[in-house]
Amino acid sequence: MTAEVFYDDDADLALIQSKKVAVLGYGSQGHAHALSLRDSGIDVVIGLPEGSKSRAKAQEQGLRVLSPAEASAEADVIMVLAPDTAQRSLYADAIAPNLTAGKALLFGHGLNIRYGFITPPADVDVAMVAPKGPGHLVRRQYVDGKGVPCLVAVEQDATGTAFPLALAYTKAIGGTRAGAIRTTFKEETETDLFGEQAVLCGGASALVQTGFEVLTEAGYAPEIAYFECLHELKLIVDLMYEGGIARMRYSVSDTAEYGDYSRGPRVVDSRVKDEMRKILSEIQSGEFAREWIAEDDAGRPNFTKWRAEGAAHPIEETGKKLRGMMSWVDRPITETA
Ligand SMILES: NC(=O)C1=CN([C@@H]2O[C@H](COP(=O)(O)OP(=O)(O)OC[C@H]3O[C@@H](n4cnc5c(N)ncnc54)[C@H](OP(=O)(O)O)[C@@H]3O)[C@@H](O)[C@H]2O)C=CC1
Ligand SMILES: CC[C@](O)(C(C)=O)C(=O)O
Ligand SMILES: [Mg+2]
Ligand SMILES: [Mg+2]
Repeated sequence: MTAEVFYDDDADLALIQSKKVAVLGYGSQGHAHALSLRDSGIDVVIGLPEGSKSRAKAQEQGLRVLSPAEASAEADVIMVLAPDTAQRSLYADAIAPNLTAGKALLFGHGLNIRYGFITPPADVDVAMVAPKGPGHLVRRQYVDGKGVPCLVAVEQDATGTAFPLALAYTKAIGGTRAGAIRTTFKEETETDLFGEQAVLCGGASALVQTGFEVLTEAGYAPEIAYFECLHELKLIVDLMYEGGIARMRYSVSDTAEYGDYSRGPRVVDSRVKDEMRKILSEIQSGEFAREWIAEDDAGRPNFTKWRAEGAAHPIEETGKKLRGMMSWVDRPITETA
């Protein structure tokens, strides 16, 4: 089935400009949505708990900050951009008591709706605007006059205008400059989790670290291993981004292209593909979501250990030293792009 893709001319900004929007959370996605909504002429208020360290950042950016409950009470449109693991209790404590008929409840990712951790009442719109990129780049692209593609979905259309409203929101954060694809909460949630686990984050990090380990354990210089397995990956992926795998293969040497065809499938072989299928089935059954919520409820013991191990991997120390010599590479991640 061909996807329906919407661009700027398909979206009516006035639909969201006439609403008050509460953005709950001011992290990677929250700051990007809030600042770009404001710059698109929308009345936006931020909802953050007392004591949240994000409060100062939002206020420094000139945004009005209230508690999540106060912001939800004021708003017509409530965008939930707190961590996925915090959304259940945020919804129960702050949003639900203020979710009156006709309001719109929006998400940046479908996990809590897809797996039933949140069940909104039937008289509100429930929709999603999910950028297909990290929040800091969502903001940077908006500021640069570009945009990150977004997935847009409607779970519940109480007003009959949920989709055009979500599309207007997407336009306000730059998404329809690049393309907004209509989907469902189920499809977004399952493909997003699969992508980040098997390819974009899990797969790519493991590939880079393992390549670095093989070269350094064989006695090659860590600096050379870093450039080969991490730094140059961006340059190769840039070519894929611009013109697909075919353009990358056009630009590399025939020697590299032959190595690609003959060796790549030995690295990502049928065992890896079977494991990817297993990962997908854990996502589809809800096993992954239940595991992650339980890990968070238990205080994140594995997450904390794995984060520390990742930060201590030798590739990080080598990279820090080398990036220090390339002022144009270590572009800081900021709230202003
Ligand atoms: N990161 C990304 O680029 C992407 C994220 N998404 C989705 O966007 C959503 C937000 O993720 P992300 O931006 O990564 O989150 P972050 O972890 O970057 O930021 C979370 C923000 O929520 C605040 N927060 C924490 N608890 C609460 C609460 N109870 N009520 C209100 N605010 C709270 C945090 O404040 P404090 O400073 O106090 O911690 C912080 O400002 C998730 O659904 C995620 O799946 C979708 C696409 C990409
Ligand atoms: C790839 C990770 C992501 O899904 C994203 C930036 O799109 C996320 O959840 O952060
Ligand atoms: Mg994603
Ligand atoms: Mg994700």
